[in-house]
Amino acid sequence: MEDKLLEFKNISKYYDAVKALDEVSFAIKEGEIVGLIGPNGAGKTTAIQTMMKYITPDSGDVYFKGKNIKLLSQNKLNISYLPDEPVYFEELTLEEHLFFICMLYNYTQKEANESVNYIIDKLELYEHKNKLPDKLSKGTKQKLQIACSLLRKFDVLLADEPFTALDPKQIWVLKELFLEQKKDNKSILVSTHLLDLAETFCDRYICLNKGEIIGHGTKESLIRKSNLCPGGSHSLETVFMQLLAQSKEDETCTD
Ligand SMILES: Nc1ncnc2c1ncn2[C@@H]1O[C@H](COP(=O)(O)OP(=O)(O)OP(=O)(O)O)[C@@H](O)[C@H]1O
Repeated sequence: MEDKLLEFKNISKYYDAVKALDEVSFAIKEGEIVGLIGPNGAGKTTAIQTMMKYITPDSGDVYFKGKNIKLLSQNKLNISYLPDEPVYFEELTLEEHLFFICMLYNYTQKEANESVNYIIDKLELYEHKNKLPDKLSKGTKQKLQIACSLLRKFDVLLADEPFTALDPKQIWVLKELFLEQKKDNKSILVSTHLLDLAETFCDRYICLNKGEIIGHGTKESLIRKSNLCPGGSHSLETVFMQLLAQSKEDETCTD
């Protein structure tokens, strides 16, 4: 059994002189939730879109279940994508979007009804189900994206800033939905700036800064990598800030 479900191997991507990713390698295993964390411009979206084959790296390869994704068509990649910007069909209502996804993924009518009703109920979308996207608030558009990404049948969900625009209750609901997926042995890579939240549901973290990995692993292993006291009760935010500071010191030393 291939332990690594999705593997990112020595990926580099430059936009002219801008280094978006530099020899980045990491893997995601079955049934884990991995937090992709880093400041603005760290390379998180570039990494996610490379896994989706939307961006072609300058060098390196991505493997899905041991196969190079270059050799796999989109429909063989059981990867769902929750983009940071809403994407929708202007002429379909919210509910029509959801049934459309069910049709694409060959749900039976019964499965489709149950799944759509479940997600509408969870995300409190009932009063909006007959609206067109341009009549939805920013947060409700985001919930539509979330619902679509969860209805797709996937092994890995790549979620780019999924909590942005959600109210506190819905942030909690989305976290619960992610944990339900994990119980079904699905994997999730979630990019977020909400570190207090991430540490309540992520198993591991990949910390990026300026296109480079500055730490990866569980919070405990990040604490070991940072020079913080191992026994102390450090928040993920403290640990991440320490790793960032160390990476800046390293940069200064090599200048
Ligand atoms: N299409 C593009 N053309 C030029 N530069 C780009 C392009 N897309 C991204 N970049 C640059 O690549 C770097 C990584 O960007 P990316 O969007 O991957 O970061 P991010 O970690 O997702 O940031 P944020 O948290 O702000 O969303 C940044 O310096 C960004 O300015």
